[in-house]
Amino acid sequence: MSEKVHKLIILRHGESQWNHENKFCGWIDIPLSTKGKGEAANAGKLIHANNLDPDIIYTSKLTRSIDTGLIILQYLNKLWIDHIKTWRLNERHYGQFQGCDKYEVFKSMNFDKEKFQYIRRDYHGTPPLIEGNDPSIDERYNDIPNKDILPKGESLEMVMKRLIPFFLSEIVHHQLIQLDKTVLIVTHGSIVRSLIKYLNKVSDDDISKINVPTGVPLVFEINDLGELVRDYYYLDPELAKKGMEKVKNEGLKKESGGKL
Ligand SMILES: O=C(O)[C@@H](CO)OP(=O)(O)O
Repeated sequence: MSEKVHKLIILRHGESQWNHENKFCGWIDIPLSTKGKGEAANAGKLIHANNLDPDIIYTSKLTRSIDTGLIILQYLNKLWIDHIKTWRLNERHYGQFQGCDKYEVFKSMNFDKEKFQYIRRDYHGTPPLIEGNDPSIDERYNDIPNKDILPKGESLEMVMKRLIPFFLSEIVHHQLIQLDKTVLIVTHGSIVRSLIKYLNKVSDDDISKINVPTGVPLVFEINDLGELVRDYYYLDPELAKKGMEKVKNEGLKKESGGKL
């Protein structure tokens, strides 16, 4: 008997205004840029062209992920499907770097590329934590009784601790396997990296080389045991490759990005 294959479609939101301006974003709620909205529509087109048909959508609590999801659903004519928003799919909290220009941070590290990329991409790299009041924690998190569980700055390792148990029980075992739903997750770069690391068993060292483009859906095919049955794939590999290169080099040059 052939094994059942469950499809999980996942993508990083379209370009945000601060991706465009080259600033660390994290949990700050920055909207999509004009280009980002176009990328979201293109993601809808790719999902449709590949005959993928999501039954439920998960996004983070941040507008850039929610908006990307809604643009995709609008394209698919499926705005009516269930939509779950959770902080567990939020971007990595960038601590005191949130709102800072990436090049200025690089400069403050005396242009030490290794140090800068360590914070951005190493599994253990942690930004300086926020001390005291965190302006990125607002009323959208009021439903969380114990605010102490919310981060003040995270490494990828910390992101995986708050993400993977939720991902496995709620998304993989409940939605994909038990209910046999096709799930669409619209989220952020560090969350996509975490899921690639977990499902593809990428080592702590190798994950630093993986960058995620904005707005290009990738697909995980998963069996009833929650394991990958084939390597994950981007729906537009060429576009993904270009996007990865761009993300990898962010902050290393002074960009001319600015208001749209
Ligand atoms: O600013 C951020 O929150 C992230 C993603 O946009 O940046 P980086 O890719 O440098 O980790």
